[in-house]
Amino acid sequence: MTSTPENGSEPEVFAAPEIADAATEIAPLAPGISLAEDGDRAPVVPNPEGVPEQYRPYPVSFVRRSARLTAGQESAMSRVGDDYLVQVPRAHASTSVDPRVSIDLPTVFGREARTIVEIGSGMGECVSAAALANPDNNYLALEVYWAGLAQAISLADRAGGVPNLRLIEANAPEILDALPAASLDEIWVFFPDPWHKARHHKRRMVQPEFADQVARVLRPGGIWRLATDWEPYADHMREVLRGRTDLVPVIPESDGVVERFEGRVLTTFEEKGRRAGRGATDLAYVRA
Ligand SMILES: C[S@@+](CC[C@H](N)C(=O)[O-])C[C@H]1O[C@@H](n2cnc3c(N)ncnc32)[C@H](O)[C@@H]1O
Repeated sequence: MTSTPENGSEPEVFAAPEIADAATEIAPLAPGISLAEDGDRAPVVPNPEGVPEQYRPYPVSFVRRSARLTAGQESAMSRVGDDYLVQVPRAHASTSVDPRVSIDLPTVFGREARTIVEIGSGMGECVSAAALANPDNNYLALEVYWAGLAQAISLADRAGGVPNLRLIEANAPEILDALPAASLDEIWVFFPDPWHKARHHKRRMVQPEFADQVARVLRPGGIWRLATDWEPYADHMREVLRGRTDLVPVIPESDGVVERFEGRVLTTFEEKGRRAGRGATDLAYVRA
């Protein structure tokens, strides 16, 4: 048996050549994806199971959940998954991005248009509804939860196809680093995992370094929208952003707080919070 990240077994010394070749095959890069140097490509690994996330020297904002798909998700993924999923070369972990990657969005979408990125799109309810309602915009969803990506694809498929939607299975900050500066019109971060315990706060996605990454990829006038139903996380987000001169509240003197964004549909996640008595805080900042 040939060694794979899934089975973790020792490589077989006398593996049949065609099996060894298949295991080390380097997939061609998807349109719009390029690497800084040619020649020395990392293999593209679409979705290997069981690859630990501990390769990164910093805490990540997620723990990987089961990738078990429903029959409907499985079917949508196998029939039309390739229309939506953008494969990127990995570094180590299955959700990592080779640091040499750069992403050309007009090529990925096949057109120039206002581009909105949703980070942590969950089951894809919000981004697929927005893409359907606004066919003139491009929407890119970044998510590490495979079943969530599959559900987004299933929703798009059931809607008859959503050509202005793309998804990437990856740790979102690594994708931001692969995008050109000033290439996005909006970034959405709705209900990021709150990491309640103080010792886990370092895993919260919204941190000063993440705000730097957002500021780099938003065009001047671009908007960063956030929402959370965990009041201490809303406070934390405002603290991270307070006093920045590159990302300023959309409503001056508001400390970031805005009315509910009308483009943010009620997701199952938010609904569950509502039933538990939690209301959402919406924040919005503009790239100066
Ligand atoms: C609490 S859920 C909210 C989902 C969705 N935004 C909603 O409102 O229903 C947070 C999502 O963020 C995803 N997530 C967390 N950290 C991430 C990261 N670094 N990159 C990509 N997705 C991430 C999780 O997998 C999860 O699906």
